[in-house]
Amino acid sequence: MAAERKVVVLISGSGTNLQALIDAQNTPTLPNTRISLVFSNRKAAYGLTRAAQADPPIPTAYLALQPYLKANPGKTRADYDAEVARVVLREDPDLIILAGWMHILGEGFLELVDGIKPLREGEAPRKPVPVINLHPALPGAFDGANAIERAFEAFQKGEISSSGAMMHRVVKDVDRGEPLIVREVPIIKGEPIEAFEERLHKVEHEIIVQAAAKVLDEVKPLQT
Ligand SMILES: Nc1nc2c(c(=O)[nH]1)N[C@@H](CN(C=O)c1ccc(C(=O)N[C@@H](CCC(=O)O)C(=O)O)cc1)CN2
Ligand SMILES: NCC(=O)N[C@@H]1O[C@H](COP(=O)([O-])[O-])[C@@H](O)[C@H]1O
Repeated sequence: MAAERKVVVLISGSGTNLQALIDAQNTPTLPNTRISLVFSNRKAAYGLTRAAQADPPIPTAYLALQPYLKANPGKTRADYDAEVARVVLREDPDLIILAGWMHILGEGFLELVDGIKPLREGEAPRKPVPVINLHPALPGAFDGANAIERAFEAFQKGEISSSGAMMHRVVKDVDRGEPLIVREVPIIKGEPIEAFEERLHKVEHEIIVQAAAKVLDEVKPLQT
């Protein structure tokens, strides 16, 4: 029996991309794969409900930056990022997916997840855990937040003829990691942004599963 592949998903919102991953678990598109934790930095994120309502239910965790800093005077954003990494790494995941996770992760997170920094003194060296992110734009086009709205506005100004979505590896520089899957999504003259968004989200739900399968097959291929 092939070893199960474990995934941790980080969210901040509605979780429709998380839902696509939940639905794909142990299907031909994402075989022998289980989401072992959904982590949110927003208490009201509906994605937490999606995880709780999954069958079987998926454990969840919540930790937001500002409440963390208030509860831990003297701690920094880097300490918060390290705490997020510790909670995530406790799952011993094969893959970490940012699915609408709206917090820029600094070295505090990346050094632990990459295995550069030990979780505890004397720890044996750990292999890096791949981190991938869903971004609703084409490589190098609209890095950062609000990419959908910015792309739509650029189209209205005649600056672009289409946009798209991508899955990419996560590095320190936001949205600058190696693209894994890139899909162009046309914008139709005169359409409302909602119509464009609907087409784009459909593509997102496909590429997030495809990218998860691609990276999991790199790190923990299914034994034939
Ligand atoms: N080190 C990295 N961290 C993150 C990446 C990345 O590529 N490298 N991707 C982002 C996801 N993202 C775009 O795809 C993105 C999300 C949020 C922001 C942002 O400006 N966040 C602000 C807070 C905004 C808010 O709380 O609403 C911030 O973190 O201060 C930019 C890009 C996820 N992380
Ligand atoms: N820069 C990151 C970013 O903008 N991510 C975007 O957040 C949404 C999450 O939707 P969901 O919560 O329904 O999955 C998605 O559209 C995703 O591209």
